[in-house]
Amino acid sequence: MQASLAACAGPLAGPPPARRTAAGSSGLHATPAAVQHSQRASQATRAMRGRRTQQATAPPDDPPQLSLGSEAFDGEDEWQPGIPGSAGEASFLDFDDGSFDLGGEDEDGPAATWVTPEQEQAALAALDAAEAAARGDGSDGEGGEEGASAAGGGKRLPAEVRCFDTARIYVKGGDGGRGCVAFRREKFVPRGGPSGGNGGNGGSVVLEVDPSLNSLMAFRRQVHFRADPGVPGQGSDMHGAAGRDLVVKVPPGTIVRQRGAGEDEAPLAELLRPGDRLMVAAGGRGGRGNLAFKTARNTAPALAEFGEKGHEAWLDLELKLVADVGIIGVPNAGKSTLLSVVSAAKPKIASYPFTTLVPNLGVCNLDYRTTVFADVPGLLEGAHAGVGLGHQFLRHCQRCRLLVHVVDGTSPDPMGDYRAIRQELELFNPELAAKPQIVAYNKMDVPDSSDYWEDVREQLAGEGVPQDAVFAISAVSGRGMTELVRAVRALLDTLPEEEEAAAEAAEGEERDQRGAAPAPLPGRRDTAAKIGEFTIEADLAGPRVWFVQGAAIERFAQMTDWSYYEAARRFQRVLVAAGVDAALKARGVMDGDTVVIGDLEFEYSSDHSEAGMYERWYSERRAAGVVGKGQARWPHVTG
Ligand SMILES: Nc1nc2c(ncn2[C@@H]2O[C@H](COP(=O)(O)OP(=O)(O)OP(=O)(O)O)[C@@H](O)[C@H]2O)c(=O)[nH]1
Ligand SMILES: [Mg+2]
Repeated sequence: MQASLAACAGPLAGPPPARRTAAGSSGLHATPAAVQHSQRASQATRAMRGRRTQQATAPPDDPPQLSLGSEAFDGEDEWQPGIPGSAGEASFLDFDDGSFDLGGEDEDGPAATWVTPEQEQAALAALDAAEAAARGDGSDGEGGEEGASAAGGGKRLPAEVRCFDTARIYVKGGDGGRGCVAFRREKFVPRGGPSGGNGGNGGSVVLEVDPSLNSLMAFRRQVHFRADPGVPGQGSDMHGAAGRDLVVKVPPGTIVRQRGAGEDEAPLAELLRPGDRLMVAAGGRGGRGNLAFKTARNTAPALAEFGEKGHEAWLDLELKLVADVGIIGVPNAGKSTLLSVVSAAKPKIASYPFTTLVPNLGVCNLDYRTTVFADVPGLLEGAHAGVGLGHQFLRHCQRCRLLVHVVDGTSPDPMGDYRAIRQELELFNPELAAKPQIVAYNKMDVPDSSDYWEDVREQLAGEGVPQDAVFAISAVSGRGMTELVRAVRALLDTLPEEEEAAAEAAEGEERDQRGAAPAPLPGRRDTAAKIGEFTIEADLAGPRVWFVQGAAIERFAQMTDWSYYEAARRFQRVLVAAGVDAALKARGVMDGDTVVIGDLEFEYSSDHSEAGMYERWYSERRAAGVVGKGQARWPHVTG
């Protein structure tokens, strides 16, 4: 703080502009700096902004970040979804010593060659070390940026995957239109009175669930979303039109967080069902025109307001798919094939591991019931340490009510695979492992696997899997599929409806939106703020600077149009009425001190007489090269 303020010591220490003093009460007056938002103002303001780190005032040139893993994707080390064998040595499953290789060359043989336990331990230890190192780097640098996704594992993920389920976007509501100062001039209508209309409100940015989407990939192309500003008011009592809201479509299951908020912090909202909406950046209110300022005592007001600035925020979006059933299993087990058979989805199917990089959704219609299946990428032993694609994508199964565990019958050790996956589930999230599951022993059309079926069934029973939750299927031929889906449906029917919980959560959210205690949304306009609620901080070490902070007072300062003397005068009066002036005096403010309110900077003066205020305003307008509008209209200014 000291350092940042010291940076503006030079400009602030410059000679104060000429001022008149006269006996009277106190007041702040707007300097040209205030009107033009000079370098000085922005420096001091920025210094202040530095303190208020919680505010969503990130510079708009902030680079957008899309990430899933803990590491930034730098493009050099691009991941290749290579076919092991065909891609030579460059398989992503290879470790440096080449010990971990999922061979796929062998057409008829089993697809996986597992490493010895010692080799595996060594590989895992190396990965752990790499991960720890990566985390250490992250905390040295921009801790907030990295922290949210530090659990991403040591592997570099393909950009496709990383962009699929997290995104960072910038939203900004439209600014309000400015009000107009106009007077009715018409033949035979002497003193027609004020007729300047209000500016229109700015549009808001709204997130809305679109059920046809299933990824956040679109936010790779567009990161910034700005709603339309309000149209300025015009003469002849014409109010400006409001800006249109900008509706940003997100997939069901999107979680909205403040930028940099940790995964364990409560999100701003979860958008689950089609049509769910969340306003994330409110548009600014339109400024009032002079018609609105007409009173019995001042029938010809010559002032109008600027529109309020629209709110802006950076948001982190995270997607957790909403599906009834999650299909899990080792790579190449036939998960995508299963999805393609039970639903109309057409996922990519191929005989190499990690064909699926991004979860697929499919809707299954059987017996007039619909069930949504999600097919996620294959899991490997050690996924928690980043082996294969890691296990971060398992989050998409967290909202599933049931898991279908596909076991590859052609694997050399189906039971070993089964146990490894169970362990990975447990490591990822014990709640996920506790979800009801159905085991589908796949590829029964291959003689090899049908021979082992009885054996596997017994072993599964030994593991405590109930007999009626184990099915032998052949996804390719369709054998056993109907029974499987019926069993899934029957089991789902016995489970409590998760929608109830979701509905309750949504209700609570609505209550927040309406209720007295609004959720701390970055984009929401703080309409409850009172002008008398402010805090004052002082920095008197170098040039004397006072910072007055308060949502309402800052908004008021921003909306004051300094080109009208009446507006400047109104500002002074409000400061006095709100107690800002008295509070500053109590703290020992002196003439010539700088007072910062929001983005504006003022010079303090204890002269509060009408003449003094007008003189100062006029000389500053002249100094700024702007001829004051209506400066000849002040017969009451006696000087
Ligand atoms: N013979 C036989 N082959 C099958 C069966 N089901 C799937 N396959 C084959 O197994 C291979 C892998 O199938 P996928 O559905 O892509 O496997 P996956 O589990 O989605 O694999 P990843 O997406 O890589 O994790 C493909 O070549 C399929 O044709 C089956 O029931 N019988
Ligand atoms: Mg697949």
